[in-house]
Amino acid sequence: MSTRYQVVNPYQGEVIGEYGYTSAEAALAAIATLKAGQRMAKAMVAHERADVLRKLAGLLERHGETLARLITAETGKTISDARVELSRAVNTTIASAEEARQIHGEALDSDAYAPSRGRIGLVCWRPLGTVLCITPFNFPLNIAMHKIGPAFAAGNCILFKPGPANTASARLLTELCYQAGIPQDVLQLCIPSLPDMAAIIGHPDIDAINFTGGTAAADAIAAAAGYKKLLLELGGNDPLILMPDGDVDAAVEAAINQRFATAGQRCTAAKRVFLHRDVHAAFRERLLARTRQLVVGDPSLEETFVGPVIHADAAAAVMAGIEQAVAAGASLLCGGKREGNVILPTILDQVTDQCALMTEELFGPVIPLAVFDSLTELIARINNTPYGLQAGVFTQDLRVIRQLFEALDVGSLMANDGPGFRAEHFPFGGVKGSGVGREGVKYAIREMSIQKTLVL
Ligand SMILES: NC(=O)c1ccc[n+]([C@@H]2O[C@H](COP(=O)([O-])OP(=O)(O)OC[C@H]3O[C@@H](n4cnc5c(N)ncnc54)[C@H](O)[C@@H]3O)[C@@H](O)[C@H]2O)c1
Ligand SMILES: O=CCS(=O)(=O)O
Repeated sequence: MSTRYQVVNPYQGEVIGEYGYTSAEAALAAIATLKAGQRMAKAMVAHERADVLRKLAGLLERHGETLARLITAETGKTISDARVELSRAVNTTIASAEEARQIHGEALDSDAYAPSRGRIGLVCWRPLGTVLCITPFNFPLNIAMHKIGPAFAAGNCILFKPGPANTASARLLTELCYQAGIPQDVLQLCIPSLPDMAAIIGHPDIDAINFTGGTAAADAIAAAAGYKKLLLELGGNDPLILMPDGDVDAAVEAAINQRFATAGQRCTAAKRVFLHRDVHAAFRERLLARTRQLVVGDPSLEETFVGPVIHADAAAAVMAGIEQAVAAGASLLCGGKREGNVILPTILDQVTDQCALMTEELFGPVIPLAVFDSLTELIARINNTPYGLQAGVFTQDLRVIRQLFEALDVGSLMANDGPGFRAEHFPFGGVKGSGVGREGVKYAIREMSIQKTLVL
């Protein structure tokens, strides 16, 4: 395997960077540095960690445009979507700063049960040690901060492993972390080649793995990790549901913003749209009209709404999903064409549940429409997927919301919004193949900590 790699702009196709993988020796040296740095990390008290994170938030704001343009160049995310990511990353970092001051446990009374012994149990949160934070291509800043921020807030050391495509933005983020006051002995960046990752994951001085990405990588990580703490944020096949009394225009806007924005490359994208038969035609016509208004193409232009997907293989996979659905009888209402790595926003109608793009995760700007008649039928069809991340339902009927909340295999249900809603401080994560554990700043802090009890 080559020791070097290139980063290619997904839209223009030119090489924007060439780098060397972090060698296995350098990765081991970074792990040793972090092991030694754990003493320094523990010595930083809560208000010091909070102040560093608050300063980092200010640096992210100050360098936001530079970081956004790096993200656009390396991932093809539109500049407007990249700026949204930066504002989200600032929120994540501010929330990490504030939660760093709130890591409190509880005091327990031993005499809650006989015999009386008069002891008090002080349950405290303490850092795990060194956390290997592995991040995906699609949100290189905000997902990195959802790991670095809470891990540092909890008092851990961090080995940060971004995707190779994100080398430039990851290097700048790491430098800003140092400028903010995170010591180099507490945060190290590494980008090894994949064959070297198993030894890093299994290293005894890596205490936990905080991973966001796809199932195949998660399987390999879990196999290499053994009995370590794993926090896995994986794929999604999230539904958007429109009931007969739902707001059609609001549902259309959610579908546009949560499936065509970021070229559909979000774990929480509205990857399946289930329409009650009574509102199918109205939704379809309004979605078509809005889709035809979208600007598609160069992600560096302010007006562009749909840019390219991350690379040619990803584009080919999306086109294969579209072609398979059409071959199975779906109607192609618009799109279905590829120009380089740009997939024209695509709407498919009457898509059968057996199509791959209804049961698996498709990472592209494709909206399959499916019609249902009853809640019982709907629930069974939505749960028929290996994933269970988020769902969104448009209805005014609280009984329907409650019934779906209890019946759907998801981590979160959004009422009158799409599945792509996310607040950085809310618990985030799924069930089944969508992962293990919860991010969302306060929850990630506790996932990357242990409870240590002092009995007095
Ligand atoms: N649940 C979430 O919060 C969330 C958020 C964003 C993306 N995702 C998921 O991530 C996927 C898209 O991102 P991607 O293409 O970057 O995912 P990916 O799994 O290909 O890569 C993710 C990260 O894991 C690394 N990696 C890959 N194979 C590995 C291995 N064997 N050992 C160790 N590390 C390995 C990659 O280098 C990268 O840094 C989609 O499935 C998407 O749903 C989930
Ligand atoms: O890919 C999913 C990340 S987020 O946009 O839902 O936070």
